[in-house]
Amino acid sequence: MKAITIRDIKVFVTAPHGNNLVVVRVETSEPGLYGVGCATFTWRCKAVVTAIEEYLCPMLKGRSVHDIEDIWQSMMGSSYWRNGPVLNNALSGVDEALWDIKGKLAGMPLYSLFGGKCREGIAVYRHADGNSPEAVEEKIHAFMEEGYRYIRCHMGTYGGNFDGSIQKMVHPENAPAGAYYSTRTYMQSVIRLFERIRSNVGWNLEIMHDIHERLSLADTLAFVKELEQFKPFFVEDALPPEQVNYFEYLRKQTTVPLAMGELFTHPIEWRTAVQNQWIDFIRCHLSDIGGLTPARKLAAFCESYQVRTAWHGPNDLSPIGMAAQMHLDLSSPNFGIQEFAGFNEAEEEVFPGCPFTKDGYAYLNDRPGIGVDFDEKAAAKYPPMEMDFSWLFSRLEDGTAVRP
Ligand SMILES: O=C(O)[C@@H](O)[C@H](O)[C@H](O)CO
Ligand SMILES: [Mg+2]
Repeated sequence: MKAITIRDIKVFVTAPHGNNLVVVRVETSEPGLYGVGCATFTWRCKAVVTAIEEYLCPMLKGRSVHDIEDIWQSMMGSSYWRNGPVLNNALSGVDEALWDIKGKLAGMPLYSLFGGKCREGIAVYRHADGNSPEAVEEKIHAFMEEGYRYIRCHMGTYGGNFDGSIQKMVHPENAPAGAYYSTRTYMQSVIRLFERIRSNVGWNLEIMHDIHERLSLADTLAFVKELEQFKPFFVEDALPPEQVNYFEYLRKQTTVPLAMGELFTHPIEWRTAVQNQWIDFIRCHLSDIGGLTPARKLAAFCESYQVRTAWHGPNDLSPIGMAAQMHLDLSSPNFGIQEFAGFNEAEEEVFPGCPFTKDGYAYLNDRPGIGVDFDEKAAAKYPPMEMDFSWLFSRLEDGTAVRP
């Protein structure tokens, strides 16, 4: 096998869709051969850039591009203290780029290198929210007309934070700014919304909901049990990672399928929940767990417990990261569903080869590697932006901060 080494590693931040996306390009000793990977931790993107430029790049220059596993282990071990979203995202950018290179060398799309297709298309779910049940229903119909059959349904944003005229709250004097919500109003509004969907739209649609770690343990249990009657496809992120053991009680008391994991960054967070079959779907964010190398192992680990994959797919993920996980979707026997937020024209310009959807299924192109490229010149038209953190400052009516 021809010796090919890492010549340089470059990092780019671009915001074609309202989020700072972090892209890594691993350049090799072979003229014209490079790989791209996703390292998007949108809320701390500068820290990820520093970790790659200042630490990973100097350490990896000259290493063989063939040795993905050992490079991953070296990156992980070299900081002694490890895991966490900043370092994992830095690892992911390099790791996915190395897989992209391996696919290009093999002349195969990654799904083929991973064992081949288990299905031709990737069933995706979309997200419908609005400030009134009518508005949500309208969005559901629009998605259904486009052929989507799985829709995550929300009143307002996370925590049911919607139009103040509906949700009346009394805050203490001098209460700080924040994304205030009332747990009771939130739960009631979703239950009413689900009732309406089942009576107006019917049962020929899979619906889901993301609790987004906004409820107390007891409220979570009561809420999930109320949702049972509407037979959701799953309820997502019912508990924060710190409370993962409470899934044992949820599991025992409800038939609602449970999906969990976009905030996971450490294998300990998922191991017990999967081994005990407390959850039905694993939905980690690939770059937050360190890229394709750990995600392949996680998917295989889940397979033996009949836990299916539902990888995290919001807008704060580059099309490179989306395609990377879609190669797993195609080649994992235990694929369940893929979250998909769609791409705008600017993203399609910056990332030639984006996955696309038709009749509710996503498809990848057949190019070798990840199959999505990065156009540096086009990216420069969409420079990094100041991020608005305000929706992350969740507060209860009395001003108490709530951590998602
Ligand atoms: O599952 C989802 O798409 C959401 O939980 C978002 O990813 C989260 O609000 C951060 O972007
Ligand atoms: Mg979520």
